[in-house]
Amino acid sequence: MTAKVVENNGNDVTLTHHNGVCLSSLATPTIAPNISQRSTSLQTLLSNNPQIGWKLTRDRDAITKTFHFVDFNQAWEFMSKVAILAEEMNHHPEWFNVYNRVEVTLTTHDCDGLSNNDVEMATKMDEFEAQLLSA
Ligand SMILES: C[C@H](O)[C@H](O)[C@H]1CNC2=NC(N)=NC(=O)C2=N1
Repeated sequence: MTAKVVENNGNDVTLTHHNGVCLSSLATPTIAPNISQRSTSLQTLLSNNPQIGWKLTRDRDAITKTFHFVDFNQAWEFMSKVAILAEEMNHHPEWFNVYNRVEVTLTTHDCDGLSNNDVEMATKMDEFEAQLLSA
């Protein structure tokens, strides 16, 4: 996504912004948050379907989910897949792992809240989870 920033000398410059679309009303105006898209983008993840299970966090504009795997090895396999994805996307989760449990929080620092990058990463994480648990 790009936001147009006009320099004070009058020349237009285009600010390419982390190629995601901010969904947070907290985002700074220069990156033109697309909050009208917010509910559409989040509705699948936040549905009551227990198979999905993402929730909005209380204290900030973020989503969170706890993944449970068979054992530590599978949890680590999941985290390894996500680590590769994070580097590809240049978008990194906040996470905590103990044995077979991985607690994940996704938000976008550049937006001071959620962006489409979080939606994309959460969706991919759910795909990795399904692949691993059905193996
Ligand atoms: C400098 C680096 O490109 C930026 O900090 C990237 C890296 N990973 C990131 N991850 C997340 N979750 N939010 C960001 O805004 C972000 N920005």
